[in-house]
Amino acid sequence: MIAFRKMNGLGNDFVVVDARHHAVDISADTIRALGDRENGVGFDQFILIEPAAEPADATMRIFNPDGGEVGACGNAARCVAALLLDERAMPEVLIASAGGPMRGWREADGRIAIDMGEPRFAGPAIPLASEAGDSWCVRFPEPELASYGAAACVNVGNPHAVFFVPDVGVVPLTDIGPKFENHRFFPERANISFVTVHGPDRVEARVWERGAGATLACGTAACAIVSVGHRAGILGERVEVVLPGGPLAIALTAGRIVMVGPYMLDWTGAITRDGFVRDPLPTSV
Ligand SMILES: N[C@@H](CCC[C@H](N)C(=O)O)C(=O)O
Repeated sequence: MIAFRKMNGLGNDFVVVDARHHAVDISADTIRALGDRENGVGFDQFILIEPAAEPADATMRIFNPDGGEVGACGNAARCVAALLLDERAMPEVLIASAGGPMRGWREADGRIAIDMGEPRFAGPAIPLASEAGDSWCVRFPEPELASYGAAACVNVGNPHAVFFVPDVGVVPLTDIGPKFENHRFFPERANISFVTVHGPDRVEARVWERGAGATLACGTAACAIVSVGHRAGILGERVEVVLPGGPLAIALTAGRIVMVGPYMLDWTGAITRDGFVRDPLPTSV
């Protein structure tokens, strides 16, 4: 039995397993089965909290429901930071991840802030294929894709492409999202955001997540949107990114991205040999 917490950040939902005291070896097949929303637990990402080398308090590993391990997840970082902050009387925590270290703390209103580090715009860092050109703004040759304009690309621990569109509500996300995600210009695939700007400090976005599909919110996408929007001169340094699941506050401070938003514990359970069970009693974080 492997105990887990079911958590979410703005509806972007996770199975979170604390593997700091007992190593957890889980296969991609098991993650895919557990991620199935019909027959498994259902989640947007599977999160493993593992021990970390000093000075980090823990390592966060992130798996998409397609079984692939990836570098960053903003919404899950807030959930993990909340768990770590709650278990010790410390003002902040440092979480190691494949995408880079993240510092987390609690704001006065209870939301969690995460310093997500610096955005990377160089082609090899995103990464972009060489045939995409040498700019962080990429145009696609296929007429259907070209109609969305240039993608502003960035890596914020994971790869993102952002399209600024007049009305995000009419974008056929489930049709066009996978075509961009799997485009040959993105050798590691990419998370795809469509954004409508309502002002320099407010945007509305919908995200097609790599390996997960359309989600209610994506923390790293919000960071990516503000990073590219600010670089392009469209957005300021403090922006509210409104996602289908709710708003995230993103600030750029001295070149670093700070994301502030909520987190929630939904229920607890355990992974069993045959699937999973829910804990009968409610618990708190
Ligand atoms: N939900 C996330 C991002 C999760 C990883 C992403 N799908 C990827 O493949 O990079 C977030 O809140 O940032």
